[in-house]
Amino acid sequence: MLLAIDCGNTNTVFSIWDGTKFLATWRTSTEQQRTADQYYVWLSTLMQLKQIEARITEVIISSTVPRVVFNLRVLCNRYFDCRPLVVGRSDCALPVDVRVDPGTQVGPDRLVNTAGAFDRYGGDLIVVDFGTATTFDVVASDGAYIGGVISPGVNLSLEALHDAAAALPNIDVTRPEHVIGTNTVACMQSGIFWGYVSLIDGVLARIKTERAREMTVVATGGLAPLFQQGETLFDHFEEDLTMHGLTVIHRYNRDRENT
Ligand SMILES: Nc1ncnc2c1ncn2[C@@H]1O[C@H](COP(=O)(O)OP(=O)(O)OP(=O)(O)O)[C@@H](O)[C@H]1O
Ligand SMILES: CC(C)(CO)[C@@H](O)C(=O)NCCC(=O)O
Ligand SMILES: [K+]
Repeated sequence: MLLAIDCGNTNTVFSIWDGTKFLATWRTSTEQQRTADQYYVWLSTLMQLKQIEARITEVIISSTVPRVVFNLRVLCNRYFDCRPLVVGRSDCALPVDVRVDPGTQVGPDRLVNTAGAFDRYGGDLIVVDFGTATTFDVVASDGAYIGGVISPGVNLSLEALHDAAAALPNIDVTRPEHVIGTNTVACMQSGIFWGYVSLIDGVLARIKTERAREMTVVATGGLAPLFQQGETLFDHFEEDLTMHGLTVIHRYNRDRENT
C-alpha cells in the first residue's frame, strides 16, 4: 500500500492509496518540530479509528518545506521499513519535462500538480492552486511545466491586512453580494473576494494571450469552489489533484524500475 504525503507551508496531507483508490485522507498542520514518532502515533491512531489494516510498504513525499523531509524519512525507515520517493530529488524521475531558467528550484507541489493535471486532461493547461500561495502552473501540450505565476494566498492576504492595519479585524473570506462595501468587514471581504476573482480572471486571460492558444484551466485547493461559485473562472475543479499527481509520479518511477 502506498502512503502519499503532500506537505505544504500551512498543512500536510496524508493519503493511503490502494492502487485504484484512496482509502483515507488526513490533514495536519505543517510543523518543522514534529518527529517521526509523533507522525506515527497520529497516523496509526487514525488508521485504527477508520479500521484500515493496510500495511504501508511504499511512500512518496512532496514537500514545499525542505526541513520537514528529514523526519518524514525517519518515519519511513523506522515504521514502514522503506525509502521514500521525494519529488524534486534526483532519484525521483518525473513523467513531465521542466523547462525553466537554469538553477530554478520549482516547488515540488507545482510539479506534482502538473503531472496530475496532465494525466487527467492532457495539455495545454493552466493549473490554479489555492494554497498558502495562489499559484498558476503553465503546462505545455507535451505535459512540460514551462513556468507560471506566484501570488499571495487568499488567507495570507487577509492575515497581512489584519496584521498591518490596527483598525482591520481578522475575517474569513466569503463571497459578498456587492462590490461596494458599506462597513469595514464588507469592504475587506469585497477587496479579497472580488480582488482575487479579478486577479484570477486577468492572469488566466494574459497567460492565454501570451501562449496564443486554447488552454484548459484546472483548479485545486480548499478555496477553489468558493471562487468558482457563480463565476466561470475554471473549466474543472479537482479536489485531489496533488494527491493524484503523487500517485502518477509514484507509478512512473515503479514502472521505470521494472523495465
Ligand atoms: N470557505 C473557506 N474559508 C476559509 N478557508 C477555507 C474555506 N474552505 C476551505 N478552506 C481552507 O482551505 C484549506 C485547504 O487548503 P489547501 O489544502 O488547498 O491549502 P493549504 O493547506 O491552506 O496550503 P498549503 O497546501 O500551501 O499548506 C483548509 O485549511 C481549509 O480551512
Ligand atoms: C510557491 C509555493 C510556496 C506554493 O506552494 C511552492 O511551490 C514553492 O515554494 N515554490 C518554490 C518556487 C517556485 O515554484 O518557483
Ligand atoms: K496544497
